[in-house]
Amino acid sequence: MTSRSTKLIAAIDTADINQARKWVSALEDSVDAIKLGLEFTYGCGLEAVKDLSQNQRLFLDLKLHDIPNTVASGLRSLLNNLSPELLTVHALGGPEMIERSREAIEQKTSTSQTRPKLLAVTILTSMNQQTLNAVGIADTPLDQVIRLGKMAIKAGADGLVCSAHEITALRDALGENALLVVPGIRPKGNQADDQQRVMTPAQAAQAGADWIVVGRPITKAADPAQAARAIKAELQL
Ligand SMILES: O=C(O)c1cc(=O)[nH]c(=O)n1[C@@H]1O[C@H](COP(=O)(O)O)[C@@H](O)[C@H]1O
Repeated sequence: MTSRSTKLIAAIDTADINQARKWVSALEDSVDAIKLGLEFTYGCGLEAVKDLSQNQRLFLDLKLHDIPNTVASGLRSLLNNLSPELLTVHALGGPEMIERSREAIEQKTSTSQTRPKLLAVTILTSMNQQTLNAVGIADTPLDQVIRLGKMAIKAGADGLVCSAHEITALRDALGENALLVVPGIRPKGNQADDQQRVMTPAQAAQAGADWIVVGRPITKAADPAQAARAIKAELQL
């Protein structure tokens, strides 16, 4: 059991601005932050990201993955207009891509601003041993997450996106300071959908997640705010 308090991020995965507004306003008091990702950003644009996150802590999840120069330039363009609290690049881009991302973020953050935290996505929670094998990786998801996690933190990432299954081993390898942001969360009774490495909110909190990310179990619920409150209650157990 850890004394860390685990916070809840709602993934606002829709390309419909009106639907997104409804969810964000319904969830205002029951989640700690919102995540806007590919679907919302491509569907509604960066101005809508800015607009929707005005009164919310923002995790902007665009999972950048390209050559170091392109990712660093992309981040500089992005941060001209937005100041998310958390943002993502893929760890598989390698150490130089992560170093250059960190430099770009630091360059773009003025002294009065809080610097956005750079998260490296390790192995997607939709992947299991079979999918890893299919992309030519023979290691277990756990070993691969630990390898990528150590590399990413050394290269300048503030934290990682991982599944709850890897939290304990990552804490042993990296200590308490690495920020661990954990999707693949399913409260009991919810279907896994396309997620493979799944745990409940309580299990992720007990393992030591800093943040959990929950999408469909909240947004597809009959009462999203109630579903979010139930998850928050589970985090306190
Ligand atoms: O970076 C992420 O947030 C992410 C990484 C990962 O490995 N797995 C993962 O599911 N996510 C995101 O977390 C959210 C999970 O949504 P649900 O499966 O609906 O709870 C989605 O917005 C995914 O894009």
